[in-house]
Amino acid sequence: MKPQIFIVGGYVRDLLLKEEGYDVIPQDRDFVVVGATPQYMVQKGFLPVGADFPVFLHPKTHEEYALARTERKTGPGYHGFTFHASPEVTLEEDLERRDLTINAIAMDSLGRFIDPWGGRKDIRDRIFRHVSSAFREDPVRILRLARFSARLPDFSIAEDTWRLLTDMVRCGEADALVPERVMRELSRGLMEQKPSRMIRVLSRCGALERVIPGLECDEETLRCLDESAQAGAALPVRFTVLLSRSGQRAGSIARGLRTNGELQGMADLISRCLPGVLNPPTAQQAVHIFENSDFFRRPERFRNLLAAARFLGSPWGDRWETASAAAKSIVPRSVVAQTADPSAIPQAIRAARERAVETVLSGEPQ
Ligand SMILES: Nc1ccn([C@@H]2O[C@H](COP(=O)(O)OP(=O)(O)OP(=O)(O)O)[C@@H](O)[C@H]2O)c(=O)n1
Ligand SMILES: [Mg+2]
Repeated sequence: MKPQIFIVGGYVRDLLLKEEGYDVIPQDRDFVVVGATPQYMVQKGFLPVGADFPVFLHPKTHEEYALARTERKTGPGYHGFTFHASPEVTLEEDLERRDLTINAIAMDSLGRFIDPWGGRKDIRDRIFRHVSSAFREDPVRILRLARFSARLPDFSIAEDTWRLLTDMVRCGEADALVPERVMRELSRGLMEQKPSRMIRVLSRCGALERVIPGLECDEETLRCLDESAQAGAALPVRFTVLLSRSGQRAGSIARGLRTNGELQGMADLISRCLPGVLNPPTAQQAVHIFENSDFFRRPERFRNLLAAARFLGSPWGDRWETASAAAKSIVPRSVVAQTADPSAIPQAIRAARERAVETVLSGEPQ
């Protein structure tokens, strides 16, 4: 029989969500090919990619085409994967090994849906439900489900799926997650509409303390986090709000997650500078914080910190803004020109900045 091609996964899900009135734009298309061999794909000009799975890139569109496969886990965590791809694997079998029913709907070239696991009904009923016990085979799915919860806050998680999640965590599956994957899903979840939901889902199934050990996060923090999302804040700001209660531990939490330099920089500022920024500025302390956050060379970090402080409810944002503009108005070169002793230069620049901040702050209403 001639091989058949279907669109599966996120694209089909988002298409159906759009029909339900959700404000989503279907993005990347993932294709599954049934009844083909790797040789057939290569013959047709597809480029083989991925050492682990039989995945190919379309010669022109570069979209991903995967051969229908079933997966079996042979060991704990990540590495014990074997897959079985052959022309005999059916579409239904391929859909069965997928994570959620809403992600296990296929669409053929005529736009007809193949939905053996009731994904469309679950979209209508707004339910996240695992397809089969194969969900267990990939712990990343715990994070994905938490992320989808942040993206679709009016969906709820099926009882059976809760039980499965909790059991997976109890069996140590969440411990097998590598920091890079945690961070990838966490960053995506933080950028969704209601990031608090991601944290709540992880917390309720017991995964949170396994994947972000040391995180202190109360109701108030979660509320502020959602506010930052509503306002469209950037990732470093949302990340700072999330870690804001973790104080001294924020830096090591970020290191544990192997974050990029920008997020690590924010996490390091939490213990050093956030408490200061949550209070009204004084000239001396303000300049100290500007220096400490490298504000004069790279203003974004301080800006992000200040934005986070506002979402955390600080009423002092405008005063900090004024203070930072005043400190920035000092031109180091002109201070240098007026200072005879080179070793006195840093102190002279600092003093000039403090005077400038003092002046604007004393002119402002308290
Ligand atoms: N850990 C995973 C990753 C993916 N999939 C399946 O592979 C599809 C495509 O995966 P991917 O593109 O990573 O995610 P999407 O669901 O498409 O969602 P998004 O692209 O929005 O992340 C998913 O829909 C799902 O059917 C899965 O079952 N388990
Ligand atoms: Mg996708």
